[in-house]
Amino acid sequence: MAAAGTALLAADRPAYNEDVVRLFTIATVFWGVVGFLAGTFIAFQLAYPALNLGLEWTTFGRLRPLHTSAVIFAFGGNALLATSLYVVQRTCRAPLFGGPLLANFLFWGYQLFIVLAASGYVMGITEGREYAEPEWYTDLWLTLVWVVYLVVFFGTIVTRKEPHIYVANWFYLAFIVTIAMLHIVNNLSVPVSFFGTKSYSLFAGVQDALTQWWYGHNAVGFFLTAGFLGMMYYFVPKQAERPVYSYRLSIIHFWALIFLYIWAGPHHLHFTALPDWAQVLGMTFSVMLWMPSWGGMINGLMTLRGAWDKLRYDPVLRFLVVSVAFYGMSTFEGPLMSIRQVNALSHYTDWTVGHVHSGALGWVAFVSFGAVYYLVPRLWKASRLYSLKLVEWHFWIATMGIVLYITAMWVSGIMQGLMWRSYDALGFLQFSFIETVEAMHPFYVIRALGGVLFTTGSLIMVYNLWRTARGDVRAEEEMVLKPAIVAATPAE
Ligand code: HEM
Ligand code: HEM
Ligand SMILES: [Cu+2]
Repeated sequence: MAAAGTALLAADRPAYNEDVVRLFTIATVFWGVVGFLAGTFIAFQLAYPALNLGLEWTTFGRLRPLHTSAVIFAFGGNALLATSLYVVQRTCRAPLFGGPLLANFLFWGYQLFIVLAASGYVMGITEGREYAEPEWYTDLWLTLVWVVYLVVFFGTIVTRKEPHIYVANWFYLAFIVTIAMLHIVNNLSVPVSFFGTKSYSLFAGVQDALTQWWYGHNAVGFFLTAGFLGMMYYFVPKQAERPVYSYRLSIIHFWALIFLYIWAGPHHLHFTALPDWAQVLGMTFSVMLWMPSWGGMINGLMTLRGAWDKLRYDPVLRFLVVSVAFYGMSTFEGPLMSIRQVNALSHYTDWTVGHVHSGALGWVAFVSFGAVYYLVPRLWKASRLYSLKLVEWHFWIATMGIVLYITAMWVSGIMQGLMWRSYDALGFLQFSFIETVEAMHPFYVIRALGGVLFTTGSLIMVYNLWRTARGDVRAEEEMVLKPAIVAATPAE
């Protein structure tokens, strides 16, 4: 059946635009390495403050947003663009709407946005809104680029040859539309002058705080979650060669996720000037969010039923499956941390940073690595990846890096929280702030080493992908001869 189906499809396959997908894939890998290097560097800065180098451009305060934007928008964003544009063409059996012109504008426009944002941070140009630091002129440019993205993506869906809209496209579309809305509202601001870079937010006080965390939380929900779930729904079934476990579940958890996420932002503002009822609302929706999140995890993991044996010899599938497991873990931890009594301990501590990176490294980065390993041999028409052994090395080194990172942050975060709230017999605070900072030092060193491992893994990936694109194949009999691997080499 598979052979006949493939032959039929090949006969009337439209001229897909793979050039732009190739460009976005290269950008994903490039910015990934930049972002991981920046993360590792700022991790060392926290352990060894001398690394601030005494220069304003290299202080932690300027390099931190460089890291977060590089990994979220440059690495994650390019990964979402690459995969969404690949997936929408295949599942709609239609070439990209707007042709190569719009697609190329999208690519270069997005890279320009990244460069404008990053260069601004280093020079100290910032709105100071977390995950939305770029100033007004960069925001306007991104708005234009994003509208083009929506036109290209939605236009392709409208002109599809396939009657059904595959569920991955629903997730990608929710990501594109919601990010547009969040970006515009959160960045409403008044520039101080036409030719200056400075602007002031349209909101003030607690309204501004709520707007920022409505944005920040839903950037997690729609950028780092919905978009990557779209990725999961295409690449996990493809690599496992199994249909999605439950299509019905995918639709139900899609709508539940979309509806619930948007209300949960106030969990970032527990114990602040935000009214109590709003905090409790945020907490309640966060706890409910556990269910649709796990709906997605279960659907991803159960797609492997009957194919679990493939995990033994397919390291690419292992990246994808472990990413889904991390997704499950961080979406269990999140609702837990959103409970006010738990948040009273975790808020402002490294526990939050650990939570962030179990989602960011374990879920976002791993599912992207899986997708990139799937895409590169197909996009560069190689018979297979250069080396599965190297994928295996990447997998284990990166996994060790994540484990070091998040366990160090759990210990450090909970210790920090407990030290802040311990009183002596006379009712005085037992520790000064600087004592808590000193106590965190060993864990900062461990976290930085975790970063070194994670980055090393990504460099192994770069080498492997580069050799793959050149068409090289490493002799690895043991792994190549396994039937499932042969079947997983590109047929299209
Ligand atoms: C080599 C890997 C990485 C290392 C060593 C690293 C390190 C760091 C460090 C040291 C911070 C600052 C923490 C603080 O202020 O106390 C940070 C923040 C952050 N990183 Fe990473 N990072 C890495 C990868 C990533 C990736 C892949 C993502 C996202 C896809 C990511 C997303 C973030 C976010 C969102 C924050 C802000 C967290 C918060 O405000 O709570 N990081 N990272
Ligand atoms: C059901 C899902 C989730 C819930 C309910 C949730 C909840 C939370 C809570 C309560 C905090 C701490 C807020 C604070 O004390 O300041 C937090 C922080 C954070 N979470 Fe999650 N989380 C979820 C999933 C995820 C996932 C999957 C990711 C990443 C891919 C993620 C990324 C982040 C980031 C970046 C922050 C730090 C924001 C900041 O302070 O800069 N979360 N989350
Ligand atoms: Cu949140």
